[in-house]
Amino acid sequence: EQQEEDVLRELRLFLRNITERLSLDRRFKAFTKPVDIEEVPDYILVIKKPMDLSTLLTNIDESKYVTVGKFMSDADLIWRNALEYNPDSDPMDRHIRHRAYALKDTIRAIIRDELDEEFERVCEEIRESR
Ligand SMILES: CC(=O)c1csc(NC(=O)C2C[NH2+]C2)n1
Repeated sequence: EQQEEDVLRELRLFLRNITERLSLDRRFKAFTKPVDIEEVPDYILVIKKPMDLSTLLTNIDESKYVTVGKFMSDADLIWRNALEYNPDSDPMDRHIRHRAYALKDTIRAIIRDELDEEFERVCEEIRESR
């Protein structure tokens, strides 16, 4: 009912705010757009489910996330994919892995500091009721 739509609207605002802040952080430039298949043709051979910050934003706008947990699963794909695609010891791989770990830690710190656990519980109730 209307109260549920109010909660889901507040969730979208919360998730959009986080995603936009991450997109503005220069450390995460490589994660802002889908990897270009022309430039990196082997990427989708290695990475089964590509994800990036602009796709997260589109998913939010399309009401794909009813809980913060579902958003976190896709957000975690961004840095997990980067670790998987860049495993080597060469400096470029190490560089992008450091940024992947920085993204992981930044997402978790924001959620820990800014997500009200009661709000997430209400979102879980809505998910279970659907
Ligand atoms: C988004 C992402 O994970 C990404 C974009 S380019 C890249 N890696 C390289 O360009 C080479 C360094 N060793 C492969 N990783």
